[in-house]
This record gives sequence, C-alpha cells and structure tokens, in this order.
Amino acid sequence: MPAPGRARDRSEEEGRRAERGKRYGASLAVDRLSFRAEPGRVTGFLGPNGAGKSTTMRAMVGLCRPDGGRVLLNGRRYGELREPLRTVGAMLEARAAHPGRTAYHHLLCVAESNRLPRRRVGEVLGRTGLDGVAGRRVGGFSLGMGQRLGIATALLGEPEILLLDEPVNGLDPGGVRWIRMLVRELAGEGRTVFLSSHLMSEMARTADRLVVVGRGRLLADTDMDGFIEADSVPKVRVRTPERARLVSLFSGKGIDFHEQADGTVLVVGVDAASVGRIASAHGVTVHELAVERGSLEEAFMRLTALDAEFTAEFPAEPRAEGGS
Ligand SMILES: Nc1ncnc2c1ncn2[C@@H]1O[C@H](COP(=O)(O)OP(=O)(O)OP(=O)(O)O)[C@@H](O)[C@H]1O
Repeated sequence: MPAPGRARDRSEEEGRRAERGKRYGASLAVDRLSFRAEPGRVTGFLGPNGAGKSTTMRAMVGLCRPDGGRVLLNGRRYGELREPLRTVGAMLEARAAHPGRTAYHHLLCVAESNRLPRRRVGEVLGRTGLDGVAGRRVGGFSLGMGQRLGIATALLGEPEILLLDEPVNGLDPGGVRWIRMLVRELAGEGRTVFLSSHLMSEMARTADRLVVVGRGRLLADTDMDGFIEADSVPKVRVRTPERARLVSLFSGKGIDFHEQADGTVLVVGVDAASVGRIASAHGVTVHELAVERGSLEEAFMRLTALDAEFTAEFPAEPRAEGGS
C-alpha cells in the first residue's frame, strides 16, 4: 500500500471530483453535480455568475465534454440519440442562426438536416408568433424575435425535453410573459423543461422545482415553496391608527420591527397570531395584519452569498491629486 501523503490525498480528491465534473485549467466549472429534472415540471436552474450553469447545459447536449460523469436524456447520452432533436430541444445561445437567412429558411435548414417534416416549420413559426416575420432576415431581428426564433428551433422536433439558457434575458415585459406562458404550457403537455435565469421574480412565477448551484456544486434541489420558506424569518405587516402605541409595545417586548414609509409597521421574527394577540391584549385597533411571504431572491441570496464568483464592490473614492 502506498504511504499516505498530502500529494496522494490531493490527487485522490481531484480524481473523485473528476468523476462528475468539468474543469477548465485550474478551475472546476462543474464539481460533482448530480440532479434530475422531471417530466411535466418546469425546473429552474439558478446560480450566481460563473456558477457553472451554462457549462452544465452545454454538457447536456454534447457541446462540452465532462471530464467525468454523464448526462442522460430519457436514459441515453446525447451522442447515443439517433434523432436528437426529437428528444431534446435547446436554446443555449439566442443568436445561433445565420444572420443572412430568413427565419423560415433557418428553420427549414434545421428541419431538413435533422430529417424532420417540413410542416413543423410552419407549426413552430405559428406557435412562437413569428408567422409575420418568417420571410425577414434573422440579422435584422430584435432581441425578442431572436429569442422566439431560438425557441422555435428548439421546438422543431417536438422534443420531450427543453433546455433554455436565459430565455428571458433582455426581453420586454410582454416577451417575458410570453415565455412564462409558453414554458408552463410545454410542461403542461408533459415535457421536461429545464431553464436558467437570473430574474428571480420571473423564476418564482415560472418554475415548480429548483436546482441551485454555486461554484459548480449543488446547493439545493428542491420544490419552489420549500426553497423560499426554508430558513426564512416570519414577517408581518400591521396597519394601525395607533402606531405609536403599538411600536412602544413591541419595543417593550424586545420585538424587532421597522416603521415603513407607507405608515405600516413590519414586524420581524414573530408570527401573525402573536402580533394579533399583543394588539388585542392592549386594545390597539388593527386595520390590517398581513403575513409577508419570503421571496425567491431573499432565499437565493441567503444560500449563495458565499458562493458568488464575483461580489459587487463599491468603486474606491477617487483620490484628490495633490499639486507639487
Ligand atoms: N470555455 C471556457 N474556457 C475557460 N473557462 C470557462 C469556459 N467556459 C466557462 N468557463 C469558466 O467556468 C466557470 C463556469 O462558467 P459558466 O459560464 O458555466 O457559468 P454560468 O453559471 O453559466 O455563469 P453566468 O450566470 O455568468 O452565465 C466560470 O468560472 C467560467 O469562467
């Protein structure tokens, strides 16, 4: 048996990591990541910048080769799929079409090179609202039209699995809403939808489940509500015509509260029943008592605070130049 030593420990550790991951030089972009996305569900893929989301999604469709581990799509590796577009449709880069081609010709080329029926071109143009611009060159498309075309391409083979990397990036509110509704519809048809986004409020409205990564590692694989509520501190908003009396009661009891600009009081760390009891026991009139739900953004920030690749810093104050 070889003698134990730090060098050996390190190489063993690296060997174990490479079992499931992707390394770029010295940095591990994906580190022993393991999860499953289910049919009929929208699974959101979250992580700070540089967490390894795009690398993971590229590995799913064979665009990058993991150093170890594998991705199975309906039980098969991407390379084993005879007609991959019929199993998985991906939009990993919105502008993947030749700018000189029309939307129609782009879709037709993809359909023909993948032995998909021509009729699918018309169908996906219709489903993504691109009928009216099918004859226009892709190079002149707006961001939103480009995203729609990316999704249309992903839908060509009527795949059971859809991978969308930042599909709402840069879209106007109408475009964001359209993607949300489409994605929900696709999951409703029984497809597996896996999508990444940095827009937390949108993700909260769209996804059923979440896979959260930080520095390439799995941080959470859970349902949306469980993720938001885990470790969240209860908050209750109170509206009262006797604010001064109520806050002095809270102060006396050591309860944390914040007086809000809209005249309400936000009580932190105490549930609504307790706040109601305190008010009623002292005869304080309450006009509104509302539980403030935690947000996905707060839960995400709590979980990933230490995992962000880049942390925002204030720029240094410019120093006054002294004359000599
Ligand atoms: N082709 C590459 N060559 C070298 N390093 C890379 C390459 N692609 C990604 N990386 C590095 O791998 C890590 C993960 O990058 P990746 O793009 O997968 O993250 P991400 O979660 O998609 O980030 P973002 O939210 O900013 O898009 C980063 O540190 C990145 O710099």
